[in-house]
Amino acid sequence: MIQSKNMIKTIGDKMILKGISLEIDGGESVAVLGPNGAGKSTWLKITAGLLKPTEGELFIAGKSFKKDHLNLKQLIGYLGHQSFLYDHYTPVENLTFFAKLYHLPDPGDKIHRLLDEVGLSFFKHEPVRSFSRGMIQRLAIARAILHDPEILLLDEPHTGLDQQAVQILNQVIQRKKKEGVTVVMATHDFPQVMSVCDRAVIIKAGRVKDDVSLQQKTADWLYDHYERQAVQ
Ligand SMILES: Nc1ncnc2c1ncn2[C@@H]1O[C@H](COP(=O)(O)OP(=O)(O)OP(=O)(O)O)[C@@H](O)[C@H]1O
Repeated sequence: MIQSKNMIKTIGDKMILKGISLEIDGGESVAVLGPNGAGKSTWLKITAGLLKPTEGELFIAGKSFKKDHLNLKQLIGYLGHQSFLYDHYTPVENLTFFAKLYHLPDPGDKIHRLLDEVGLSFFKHEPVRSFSRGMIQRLAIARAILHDPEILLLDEPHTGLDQQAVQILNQVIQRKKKEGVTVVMATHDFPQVMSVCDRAVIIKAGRVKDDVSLQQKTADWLYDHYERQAVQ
């Protein structure tokens, strides 16, 4: 589903990604781990089509992203550090705006269903500027899945969320996994990795350091393994 071939990103004289090669199959759920500054967000942004690589190639569903990026972007839902929401708009207005961008016909019912799922029905006509971080993130996940993407790219989605928001976010992610959506999540949160992902890729200094299955593994095992990689 995702093939990242020798992805290199240079900004100024800094080489942020030094050749990331990764293949992620349809329906996999993969954690991208690594220390601050390792290049996780940069790789996710390139995969979401928000940044161009300096070198390397990206294939989504077997097609070259460079050649077909407008169509392939429709297959991707991205939840990053910025919510991309308009704070003077209400949740309904925000989602209606994004539905138009995705050319969704008659999105009304879907918007109300999604707002219900993320627990924002009561606030759906309130401007987003009055929302807490948790409420914004819940609306941002609804925005990211509005067009039923086949790939969900999540950049530290749990950071700064209260328990209720974490639970709602995880319910949405689990539903998407059951529907066969490919989930890729950059995070520092090991318990969340264990509840969401079946594979972990460790990135260090712009390179893939390790790639492990999480089947039959515990959070303690992952933590020990990660610490061993960090000192090598
Ligand atoms: N636009 C930019 N200009 C210059 N340097 C940048 C830019 N974007 C990222 N970097 C640098 O690239 C490196 C990788 O950043 P990135 O955000 O991808 O790391 P990360 O692994 O996601 O880190 P974190 O866990 O802290 O989010 C960092 O050293 C960062 O300062």
